[in-house]
Amino acid sequence: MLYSKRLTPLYESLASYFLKPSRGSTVFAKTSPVHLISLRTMAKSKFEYVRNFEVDDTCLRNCWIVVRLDGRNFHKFAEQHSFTKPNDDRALNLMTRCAQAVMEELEDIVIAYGQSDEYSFVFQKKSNWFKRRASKFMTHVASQFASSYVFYWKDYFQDQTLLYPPGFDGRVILYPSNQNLRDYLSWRQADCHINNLFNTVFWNLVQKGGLTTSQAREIEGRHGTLSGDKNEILFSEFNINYNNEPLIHRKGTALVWKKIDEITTKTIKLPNEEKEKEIVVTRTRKKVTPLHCDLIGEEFWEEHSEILEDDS
Ligand SMILES: Nc1nc2c(ncn2[C@@H]2O[C@H](COP(=O)(O)OP(=O)(O)OP(=O)(O)O)[C@@H](O)[C@H]2O)c(=O)[nH]1
Ligand SMILES: [Mg+2]
Ligand SMILES: [Mg+2]
Repeated sequence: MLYSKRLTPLYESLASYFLKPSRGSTVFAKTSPVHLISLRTMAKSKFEYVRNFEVDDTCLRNCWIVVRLDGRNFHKFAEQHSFTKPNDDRALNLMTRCAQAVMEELEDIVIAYGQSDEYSFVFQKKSNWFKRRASKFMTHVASQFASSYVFYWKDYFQDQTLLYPPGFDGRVILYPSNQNLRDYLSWRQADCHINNLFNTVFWNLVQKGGLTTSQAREIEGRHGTLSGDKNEILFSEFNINYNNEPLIHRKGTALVWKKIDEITTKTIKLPNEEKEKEIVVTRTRKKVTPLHCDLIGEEFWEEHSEILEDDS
C-alpha cells in the first residue's frame, strides 16, 4: 500500500497488466512492494535500451528536401488495368489528384513534379516538420499518396475496377543549392521527354504502322537516342509534329501554390438598418494548381520566383 500510492500512471497500468489474474491463476495477485519495485526497474532499465537502436535520420539543415515516389511494378499494373498506350490521361490525372492531396495535407511542400508513375515533392529548405526526420517525410508522403490513389480511383476510372492495392516506393534526396534543385527537376523533366518521345514513336509504329512490338523496337534501336530521327519518323510516317503533342505528355505536371480570389456572398445586418443585406466578399487563398510547362529554362523560375526566394 505504502508503495502503490507512489506509483506513476505508467507503472500503475503496467502493474494492473502484470498483476491481473491470468486463466484462473493468481500468481501475481498479491501486490507486494518487491514486485512493484522490480516492475518499475524492468520497465525503466531492462527494456528501455531498445530505444537506442533507433538511428538519427535528421535531414541536413539548409537543404531542400525532395521525396520521390514511384509506382511499384507499374508495368504490370498498367497492363492489368488496361491503361491506354503510350499515355493514359486517367492515370496521369489520378496521380496528380493524389499529389494535390499530399500538398494540401502535409506541411511545407513548395512544388511537386510528376510524370509516368512517379511524383517528386520539394519541401522548403527551412522546414522543421517532424524535426526534419527523413523517415517521417518519406512515410507520410508515401502513405498519403497511396491511400489517395485508392480513394480517388473511381473518380478517374469509372469503367475499370481496381483489381489489387497498388504500392509506391519512396526516397529522400537532399539538395544544398537552388541550382542543384533546378537541375534535379530538369533531370526528371528530361526523362519525361525522352521516354515520351520513344513511346510515341514506338506505339505509332505498332498501332498505326501495323508493326509487331519487336519490329518497332528494332527500328527504334536503329535510330538510337537521337531526338531528331524520332521526330522525323513521326513526321514522315504518321504526319505527326511532336511539338503539337499534348503538353501534359511532353512536359509532365508541376504543382505550385497559386493565389486565387474567392468570391462569396455574405448576409449582414448593419446596426442602423432594419433589413439584412447581402454583400460580396473577396477572400484570397492559396490553391494547388497544375501546370504543364517547361521547368528547364529561366521563364518558369522568373514567373514563380517565390519558390526559390529564400536561399539563405
Ligand atoms: N500504358 C501505360 N503505361 C504506363 C503509363 N504510365 C506508366 N506506365 C507504366 O509504368 C511503367 C513505369 O516505369 P518504371 O517505374 O520504370 O517501372 P515499374 O514497372 O513501375 O517498376 P518499378 O518502378 O521498378 O517497381 C512504365 O514503363 C509503363 O509500363 C501510362 O500512362 N500508360
Ligand atoms: Mg515504377
Ligand atoms: Mg517510374
